[in-house]
Formats: sequence, structure tokens, C-alpha cells
Amino acid sequence: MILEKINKPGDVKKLSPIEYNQLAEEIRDFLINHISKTGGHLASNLGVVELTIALHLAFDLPKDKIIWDVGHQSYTHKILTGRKDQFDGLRKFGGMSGFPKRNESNYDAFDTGHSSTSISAGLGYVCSRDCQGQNYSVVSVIGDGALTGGMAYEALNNASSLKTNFIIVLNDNAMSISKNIGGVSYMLSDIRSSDSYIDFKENLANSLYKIPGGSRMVSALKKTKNNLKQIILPNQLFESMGIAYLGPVNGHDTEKLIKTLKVAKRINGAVIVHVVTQKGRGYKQAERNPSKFHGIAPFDVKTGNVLNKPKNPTYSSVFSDAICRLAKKDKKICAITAAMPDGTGLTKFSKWFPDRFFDVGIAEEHATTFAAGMAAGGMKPVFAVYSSFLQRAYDQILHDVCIQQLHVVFAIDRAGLVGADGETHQGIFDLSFLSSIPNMTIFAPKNDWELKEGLKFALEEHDGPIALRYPRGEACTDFHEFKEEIVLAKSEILYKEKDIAILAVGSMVKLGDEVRKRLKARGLNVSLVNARFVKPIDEKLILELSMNHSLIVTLEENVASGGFGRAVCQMINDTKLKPRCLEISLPDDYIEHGSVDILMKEAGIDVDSIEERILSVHKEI
Ligand SMILES: Cc1ncc(C[n+]2csc(CCOP(=O)(O)OP(=O)(O)O)c2C)c(N)n1
Ligand SMILES: CC(=O)[C@@H](O)[C@H](O)COP(=O)(O)O
Ligand SMILES: [Mg+2]
Repeated sequence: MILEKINKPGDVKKLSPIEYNQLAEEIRDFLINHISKTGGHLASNLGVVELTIALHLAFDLPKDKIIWDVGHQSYTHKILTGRKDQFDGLRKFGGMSGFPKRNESNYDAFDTGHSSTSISAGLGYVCSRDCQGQNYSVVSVIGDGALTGGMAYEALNNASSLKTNFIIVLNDNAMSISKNIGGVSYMLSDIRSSDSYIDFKENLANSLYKIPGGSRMVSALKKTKNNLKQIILPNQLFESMGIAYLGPVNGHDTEKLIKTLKVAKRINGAVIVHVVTQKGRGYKQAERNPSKFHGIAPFDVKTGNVLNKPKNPTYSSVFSDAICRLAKKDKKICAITAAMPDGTGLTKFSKWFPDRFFDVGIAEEHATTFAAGMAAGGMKPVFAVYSSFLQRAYDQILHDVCIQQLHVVFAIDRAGLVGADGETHQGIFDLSFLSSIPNMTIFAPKNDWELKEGLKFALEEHDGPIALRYPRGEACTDFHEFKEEIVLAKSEILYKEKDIAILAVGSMVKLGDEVRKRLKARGLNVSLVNARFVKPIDEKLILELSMNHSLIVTLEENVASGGFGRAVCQMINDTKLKPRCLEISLPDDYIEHGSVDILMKEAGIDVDSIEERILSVHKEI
């Protein structure tokens, strides 16, 4: 076993070239076996095994820096940097992260998780290096999907004038999570399938002549006897920007990759190395269905079937059915995704209404302003997006949607803790950042029925910007006996008592009800309110509750600052009645990876902790 020789960083450099292929195969087996047990990002990692080995052989880490875009493909890098033994705890609480983390290893040069940041971060490293007269290589590894994100172009534009070396490896597997789409993907596909390939040395020469010192390198290359069959095709887009281009290179040929990376190292300026890989390579199920195995829960290796399928429909699938039903009746309804049709539940919509479906690439900022334009033009756009990715579009929501009061519906999935993806992906800020924007309305459904009704309300009754936020995973199917009509800024009272009132937001209604039952068993009278609207809050009801309750408790899956509880308590503190107010929310902090149950318990948002907190405050009243 060659993988047994890989224990410490740098061990890969002790192998002989004939061992590289065997190592790649063993890493693939290791990844398939481990991820089948822990879950994780399988397909992307299987695609970059040789590329990662080549990068580790061509560069000198940690002096040289590799920046992994998104970072979901960094598992082989983790194996080669002494973290093989930590894979049993991958993405688990207290275990190894699924993304690069500077505080996990000094071989991780930059923390990532959100897409299209690697070229900016890499260029920052390059300029920092040059300002300080240091000497090391910087390599940003970006996927073809991530190259659909606007930040990548802002960075390329900036990098084009660079006079010192900066390597951008474009890992092109023709896939985002789903099939990659749009002009960039067409361009890459043209390059990959072009039959006008020219000889490696000739084309490389074209690239090199343009850069300082290039002609010397060309003469050196011309003298080599080594007839590399690799093809290098000058590329219009990058080269006309002043960025050298090498490729396309077979991303599963370690030795060719090493040779090309070594050439790239000698270029004075930014250079793109276009590497073609296969997502899911080496595991038939993932090769056939790379989207399914992009991020996968524990599965059976033989069949590829996920082991613990959710029993109830997820919120994403409830949303999926609801939007399709509404769009059947109303031809103005259209749906937008930023490269996440599967995750957000828009795949069915894309098949039923292809003319009204828009996958804009990994471009949340553009998606938001695009939605604003569609609304201004008379359509009813629904932008379905994960909470943490919407953080990107703060200014577009404010500047393009809300100032003009445009009727854009934000269907915010993965709102609240998402678990294993960790701090970059927790959707715990949306209530705060959306609440601060004038003209925005925020609605959080307590269960599946209310998500359907909420969407209907947002599209048929409401006019203006509105966000519906719901969590990852199975939808709550309780509380079907409570179906009060949705009215703007009105909460729903589930149990009316006196003494303590719990006001819960969305998914927290279920938890609030469990706490209510516990407190009732102790002889306390507890009202339970489904807040529904986080903005505007139901001021009238909060005032009423303040008059006949001695303690108001707010419950939300969002950070404390700027959240629902803060707004309610502020309002209560402004009244003369002043009942005690207890805000139960997530801490104002980044929350690491782990199961949602563990993370909630850690944050004191589980039935036992909430009961204890309420009892302790109630005792003081
Ligand atoms: C801002 C942002 N939006 C969406 C995502 C979700 N996401 C994670 S990976 C991915 C696809 C990336 O495709 P690519 O860069 O080609 O990598 P591959 O998995 O194909 O190697 C997407 C859309 C994200 N991480 N960040
Ligand atoms: C890396 C990334 O951003 C996505 O792949 C994310 O991990 C998807 O998470 P879900 O499983 O919640 O769709
Ligand atoms: Mg890709």
C-alpha cells in the first residue's frame, strides 16, 4: 500500500514517479470508503486526485500557497498534509472541517467555503509577497463552476497587469453542482472539444513570447527532446486580457500536470493552467451522476444509495411543489437559481417551465439585480437561494430591489444552522441583515402548510420585496390544526394563556411547543405564538401580550444582534408595562461544523436548556 507511506506533509515527494498512479487509486478508495460513512463532497474530490498530487510535487508547501476555491475539493490536499487519520471525524463536531481552515493546518493558506474568491485571495497573497520582497509561488485552484462568479472576473481584471508570477489552475470538469451553464461554460467546452489543437511547443511559444524572458524559455523548450503530446491552445479571452494561458491539460496525467505547472511557474505574470478533469472519477456511481455525489450523506458503496433518507418531504421539496402549482396558474411567475437547482428544489420547475427558469451561474449578486429587472419589467421573480450565499447580495437587495420596492420573492433555504458544512454555510445572519433593510418583509413558516401558504401570499397578496426563510432538511408536519389566514404583520396565536408567552420564529415553533408542554407540566401557564412575520413585527399583539404576561420569551435560529428577539425586546422596553424579556437566539459568533442537534445544544437552544433558562428568569420575577 503506497498510501501507508503518506503520513506527514511532504511524504508524497519521497515516492517515485511509477508510484503516482497507484497512489491516486488508493486515495480514491480511501475517499469512497470514508465519505460513504461520514458523508461529504465526494465527486469533486475524486476528480482532483492527480491534480492535487501534481501540485504537491511541483510546489514546496507550506512556503508556496495553494488556495482552493470553495474548498470542497481539498480532501486529497488534507491527506497529503498529514490529516489522513482525521477522516473518521470529517465534518463532525470537534472533528476535521470539510473545507480548508488556516487554524486546522498551516498548509491551508486561505479559508474558503463560498465560491469564486480564490483568485482575489491569491492575488492578494502575490501582492503581499511582492511588497515584502518575498519569494514563493501562489496557486489559486478554481473550478469551471466557480469561474461563473463575478468576483473571479474582478480579480482577473486586476491580475492582468501583474508582472510577477501568479498561477491560476482552472479545474474544468464541465460541472458546477449541476451541469455548468452559460457563456463561460460554452467557451470552455469549445476549447476542450476543438480539433484545431496545435503542437504543445508551438502554442506554448506563442504564450511565452508575450512575456518578459519568454523568448529565452522558448529556445530552451525548442531544444528539449521531450516530445510532449500535450496540447496548448492559446485562448482569446484570457490572452487578450494579458493573462497567459496553458492548456488544456489532461488532469488525470500526473506527470504532464507537473511539467505544465513547472512551465507556469516561470511565467512573469498571471497564467491560467486549464486542466480538464472528470468529476466523480473512479467511482462508477459518481461518474454517472456527479450531481448526486457532489455533496452526499452516508451511502452504500455498492448501490450508491443514501442510507438514511428523510421520512418527510424537505422544505426544499415542499417549496418545489408549491412554486410549480402557483406557476401553472400564473404565467408571470418565474424562478431564478444561482447554480443550485437541485439544492433549492427548482429542478422540477426547470422541467415544467423551461422558459421561465433561469440558472444564472454562481452569481447571487447578479441573480438579485436580474430579479429586480424582471420585476420592474412586470414578471414575478422568485429567487431561491441558500441563506449564507444570499449574504453576497446585500447591496443588490438594498439598492436594486428594496429602494424601488420591487416585487421580488426571496425563497431562502438553509436558513438557520446547516450542520456539517460549518461556519461558512450556517444561515444564521439573514434575519439580521434583511431586517435592517427598509421595505423588506420577512416571513418564516412554522410547517410545510405554512410555507405553501406563505409563498402564495408572497406571490398573490403581497406587492414588494419579501423573503420567506426556512431551514435545511425535513419540513415540520405538525400543527396542521392551526391554519389561520396569513395577514401581513400578523402573528398566529397557537395557545393563549397568561404568565409566560413564547414567541417563536418559523422552525422554532416546534421547539417552543415542547418547552410549553414541559412548563405546563410544572403548573405554569404558557402562551405560544407563531411569529410568522419577523419584519414588520406584530406590534399590536406584542403590546397585548406585554399587558397580561410577566415574561416574554423569543425563540429564533439566528444570531442575537439585529434579530427578531432584539426587535421585540426593544419594543417591550419602550413600553411602560415592562414585562421581563428573554431573548433566546444563537450567539453573535461563527458556528463550527457538527450535527445541528449538537450545535443547538451547545448554543443552549434545546428543550432542557430553554426550560432551565425560562425557569431561572421566572423565579426572579
Ligand atoms: C457563493 C456560493 N454560491 C453557491 C455555492 C454552492 N456551491 C458549492 S460548490 C458549487 C459548484 C462549484 O463548481 P466548480 O467550481 O466547478 O467545482 P467542482 O465541484 O465542479 O469541482 C456550488 C454552486 C457556494 N459554495 N458559494
Ligand atoms: C460546497 C457547497 O457550498 C455546497 O456543496 C453545499 O455543501 C451544499 O449543501 P447542501 O447539502 O445543504 O445542499
Ligand atoms: Mg466544475
